[in-house]
Amino acid sequence: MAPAILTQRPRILFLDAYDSFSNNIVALVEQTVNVDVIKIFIDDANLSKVTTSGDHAAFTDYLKTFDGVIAGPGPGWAKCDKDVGLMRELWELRDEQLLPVLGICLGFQSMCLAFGADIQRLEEPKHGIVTTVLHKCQSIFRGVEHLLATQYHSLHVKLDHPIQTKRAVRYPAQLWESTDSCPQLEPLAWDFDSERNGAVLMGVRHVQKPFWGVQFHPESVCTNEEGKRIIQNWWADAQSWNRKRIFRNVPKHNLASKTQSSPMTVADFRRELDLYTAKNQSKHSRLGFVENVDSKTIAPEKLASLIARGDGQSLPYLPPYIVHCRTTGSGRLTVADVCELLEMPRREAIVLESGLQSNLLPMAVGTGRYSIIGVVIPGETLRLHYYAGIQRMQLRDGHDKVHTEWNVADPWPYVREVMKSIQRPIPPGNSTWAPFWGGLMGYASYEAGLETIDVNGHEEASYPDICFAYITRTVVFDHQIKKVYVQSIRGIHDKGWVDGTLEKIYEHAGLKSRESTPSSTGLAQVDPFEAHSMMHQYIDSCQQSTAGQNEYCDKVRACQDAIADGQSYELCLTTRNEVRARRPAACRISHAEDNEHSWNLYKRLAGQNPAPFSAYMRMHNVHILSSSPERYISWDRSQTSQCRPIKGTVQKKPGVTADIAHAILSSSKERAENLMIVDLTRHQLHGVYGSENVRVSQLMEVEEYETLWQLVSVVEAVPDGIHTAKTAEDWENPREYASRMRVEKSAPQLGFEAFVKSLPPGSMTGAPKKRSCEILKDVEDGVRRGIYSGVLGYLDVGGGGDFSVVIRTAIKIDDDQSNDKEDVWRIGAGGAVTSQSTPEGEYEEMVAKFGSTNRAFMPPPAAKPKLDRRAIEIIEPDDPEFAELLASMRGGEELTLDDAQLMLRAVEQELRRRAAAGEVDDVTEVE
Ligand SMILES: C=C(O[C@@H]1C=C(C(=O)O)C=C[C@H]1O)C(=O)O
Ligand SMILES: NC(=O)CC[C@H](N)C(=O)O
Repeated sequence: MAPAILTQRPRILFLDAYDSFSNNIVALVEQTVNVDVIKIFIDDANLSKVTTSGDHAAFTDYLKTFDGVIAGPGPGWAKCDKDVGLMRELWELRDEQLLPVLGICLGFQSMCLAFGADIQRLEEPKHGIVTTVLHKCQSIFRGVEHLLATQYHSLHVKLDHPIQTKRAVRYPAQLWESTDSCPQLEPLAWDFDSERNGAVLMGVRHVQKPFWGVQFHPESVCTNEEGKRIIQNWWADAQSWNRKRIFRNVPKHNLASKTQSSPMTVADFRRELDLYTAKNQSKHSRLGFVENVDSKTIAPEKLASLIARGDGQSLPYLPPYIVHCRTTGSGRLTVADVCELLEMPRREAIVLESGLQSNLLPMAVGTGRYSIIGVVIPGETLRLHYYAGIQRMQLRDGHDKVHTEWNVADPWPYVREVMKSIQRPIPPGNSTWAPFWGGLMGYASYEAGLETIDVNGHEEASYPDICFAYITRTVVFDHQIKKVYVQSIRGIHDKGWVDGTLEKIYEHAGLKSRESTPSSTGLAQVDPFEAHSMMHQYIDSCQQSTAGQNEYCDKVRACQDAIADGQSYELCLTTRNEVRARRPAACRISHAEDNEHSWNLYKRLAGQNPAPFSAYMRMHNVHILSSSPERYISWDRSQTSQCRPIKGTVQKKPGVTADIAHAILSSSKERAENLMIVDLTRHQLHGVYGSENVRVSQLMEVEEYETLWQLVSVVEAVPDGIHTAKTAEDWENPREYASRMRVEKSAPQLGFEAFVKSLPPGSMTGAPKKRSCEILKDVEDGVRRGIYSGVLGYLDVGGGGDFSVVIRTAIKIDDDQSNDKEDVWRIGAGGAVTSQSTPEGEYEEMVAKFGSTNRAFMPPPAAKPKLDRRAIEIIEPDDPEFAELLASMRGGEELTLDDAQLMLRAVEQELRRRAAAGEVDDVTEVE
């Protein structure tokens, strides 16, 4: 507990222009100087009110409660009132109202504009680029040494300085002289990094007023330590100005609702601010209701109770008990084996799978250790749906029938309340370290995410935008120690199921271990005998359609135009590709067949493109086959969070060696792309975990996947006082925080808050997030991204959670199928566009990402096809060419794809002939 503070700490107001780095600045300031920072948006409804005489009285009154202001960065132009909002008022304060201001980037540009400068486009925008800043060693730069600072700007300040107009000065000291057009602005720093941009102004101070500003971003993770010194200097100068001022007639610190005797902590202010924001957002009330709710509206608590305790009729009574769990070795059993053993493929199912190497070991430490099978119990498993746009929420019973539906402005308070009511802070009676005991499993779409940042107006979708199932029975694989947990949160009452399932798994594992060669998934090597199957014909019928190159390149250019105009720093452009296939007759008549077919497609995908966040989900009208490499966010039961944003992609192709891939991914283009998302992710975690508790534990490391190399960073957030993971292994290792004490003491639901507040995933939007999403909506012609670009995973009753970013994923929606003879699989793909991108390069990258998923819809690659020995034995080929091939195959030699196909056709014919002649019962007998 912090000791009581007798006097209140100084307060700094942060004006947030809807940037995605704001909380990093707040964190930097709170870490560097002894102040509390209070953040408001530049268009705060109450403070933006203007009196009849044109005064911003509410704002100027509010300012009196502060000791300084930071005008932050943001998208757009200082010339545009909407982009800077209240910032503009700062520069017009009367002398007696003045207070010290630091402008950063947009805030700096706004200040310079107010005092005579012009704002213009840079020739070459700089986003996520680290440059050396030349400075005067004076004012806020005093004592600053070699300053390396991250730039995020497309626009810059023109003072009409000789170095800007003539690209030269007469003598060095002239660099620091004011110009005729801006006599009050004294240059403090310049950047000469780019030949094309010439000298770019990086810092100024106002010669009379307490205003300072910098163009670069002192808070970026890649700005060196000197960034801190600038903040210290500014605050020292601000305080000394405050001390000298003679006016200042209004007592400050009257904002808080707390009594003076209890000091306010940072957390208090955050809460205060949250309440304040909630009050001001008329549409989003605390409970999330819209004004015209329908009569069936229910409170979050009521929903939570229905889910946990049922209704005595169609909803079962299922309060979570202590987790009941038994374990056994997994041996060579695969996740697919267990799913099939539990007869899941023909029904609804949710499986989160860590792709494995061929030796069945995890592909990656830190992300690939566990796989989770959520058992959907027919007739019983409850589901929660939310439809964005129409903002409708539904509780569905085990038969997928709507039990209750109601309108909400914000679905997340409901999910939060449900998790609260089913939460079991008490660890299981018999030890299970599995990261998931039971709880909600499912997804949230991109559009559901957009609503959390007030980007609205989506067309209604035929599938739920949020879909969670309440999972009470699970099988969890720990691939590292080859162990399976069979768990039920229905406690000892469910002993029968746990015992029975364990028994089945145990027996099957025994069987499997007596079989031969291990293989990481059921179909890692595609069985050529698919040739006879429904699958073969299906794959043969697949027709791929991707965005046209010209059209896509035009969209890349549109993104780059928006970036050049200062509206965004980076935009993750995506497009919707499709695979159409003839729907097998069996799937038309039987849902079970159709489900199983999706499952088989998933096995192909998981086998061909193993990924740490593979997932199969078959719920309601949704079929999801995912091979995502990217973690959105996970948090353990002590609420330590981890995000693993990916940005930077190199396709594997002939001539691109690992060295070349590393070289490309070390280029400034790829690193800039990644850096922006790292800073964005830090911002989001800072907003929930507070200033002291976020760190980047891995900055831009290259990870190798089946078809691509990716640049991956890791950002972690830790609640106060919890020990942190130090290595990747550490992250997924069972630690002492599963103990009763630890769990009960930890901050409740911090991870969940970070999960909701970081939607939609920043790596799918770009930065600044809100403006970028608005631009992307336009550029992507308002087409819904849907589940692609959303997140998929679980919320655990023990308090943890883990979600992937839904990419490299094929999605089929039953009701969307144009006719019942055709399946339409949508495979979204895209990539981050920056000012350094080339349209053709971006197109190639999109196609490569699409290709990694599309492999599941393509005939098997030419790699070493093998024939089932039984098949070879029943064939007596009379075709000499075939005989020769067969002989060569028996000798163990490799076959080309053409050879193999030729052979397979011959085998197929032979089998047909035999079936027709009654020599075998049925073609499938030998499959
Ligand atoms: C947009 C996609 O991927 C995203 C974009 C990436 C990039 O720009 O390098 C990398 C991973 C994802 O965050 C996709 O796979 O469709
Ligand atoms: N980071 C910022 O504040 C950017 C400011 C402005 N939109 C620019 O691009 O120059």
